[in-house]
Amino acid sequence: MRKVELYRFSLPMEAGVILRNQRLKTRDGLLVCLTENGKQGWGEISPLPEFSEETLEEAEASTLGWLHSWVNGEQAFESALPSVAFGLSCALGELSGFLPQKADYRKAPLCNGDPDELFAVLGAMPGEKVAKVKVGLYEAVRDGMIVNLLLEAIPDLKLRLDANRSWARAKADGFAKYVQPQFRDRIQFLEEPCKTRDESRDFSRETGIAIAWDESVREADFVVEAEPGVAAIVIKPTLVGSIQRCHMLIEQAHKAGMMAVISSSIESSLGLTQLARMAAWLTPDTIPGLDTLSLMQSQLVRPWPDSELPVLDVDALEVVWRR
Ligand SMILES: O=C(O)CCC(=O)c1ccccc1C(=O)O
Ligand SMILES: [Mg+2]
Repeated sequence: MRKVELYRFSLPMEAGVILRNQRLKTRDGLLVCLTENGKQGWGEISPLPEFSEETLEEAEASTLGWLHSWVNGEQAFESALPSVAFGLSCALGELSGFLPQKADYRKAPLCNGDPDELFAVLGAMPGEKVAKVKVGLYEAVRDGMIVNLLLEAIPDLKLRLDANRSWARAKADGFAKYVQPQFRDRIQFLEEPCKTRDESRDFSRETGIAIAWDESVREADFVVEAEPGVAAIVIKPTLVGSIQRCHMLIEQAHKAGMMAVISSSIESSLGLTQLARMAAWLTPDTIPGLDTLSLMQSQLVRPWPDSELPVLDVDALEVVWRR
């Protein structure tokens, strides 16, 4: 006997979380719970505004279609919508046990501009020290200075930088010029420095700074291949698709000698803990990019260890469909 429950959630965000062109006031999405043979599997489906191609309404319609088939015991197809494919694969992964319990709760702390905040966090970080700094939001000179400051102050620190395709080549070169040459190999990678892949490749070739693909991974013509200067691919499962699809990309990256970094699309604590489990399983040697819980004012159903945010219980959620 199969049972399904579909819930809708809306979690308040911290003030001032901006995604590309809009302020994100609440993080909205769906939780699905599948039951079979006394076992349960949960999944989160939360398309990210400005990043996902699908809307929440479209995701809900696709999810309902899938749930109808599944609960009637029919062969369940994989949704073409990445957020739906991801959430449903998590629920199935918990039901069948293919998504292991063991999680990697390490996260590369995110720095949005104030290096002082980062010092405290990094001081307390055990083991490998890796942080992620968003660049390209202010002047390239300032970005370069922050990178120098952090790498100089913390000798065992490595940095991941993310420019989100914001620089023209000249601006990117401006940034590189300010980073002291002896620090460049402690930049693990710089995500998508330039507007096009070719410009980013040229940037890496000329500056010796390693780069990573993030936005590119989601483009139709993307193939994982070893290239000089490309150190990593970033995988955001809510934007990429099912666990199986993510697994395939990660294997291709590892075969090509690249890192694969499982990263957040600002999922709730429920989705984030599942990403931490995927990371422990599929990328055990790489710290995942999951430092986004503190952008929210509340957790959802399952807590992240050591987070002090209140946890919203499933009973408080609106039921969309139950069978
Ligand atoms: O990758 C991380 O460490 C955190 C996640 C992150 O930066 C992010 C989260 C949501 C949307 C876009 C991005 C991004 O990589 O720019
Ligand atoms: Mg990025």
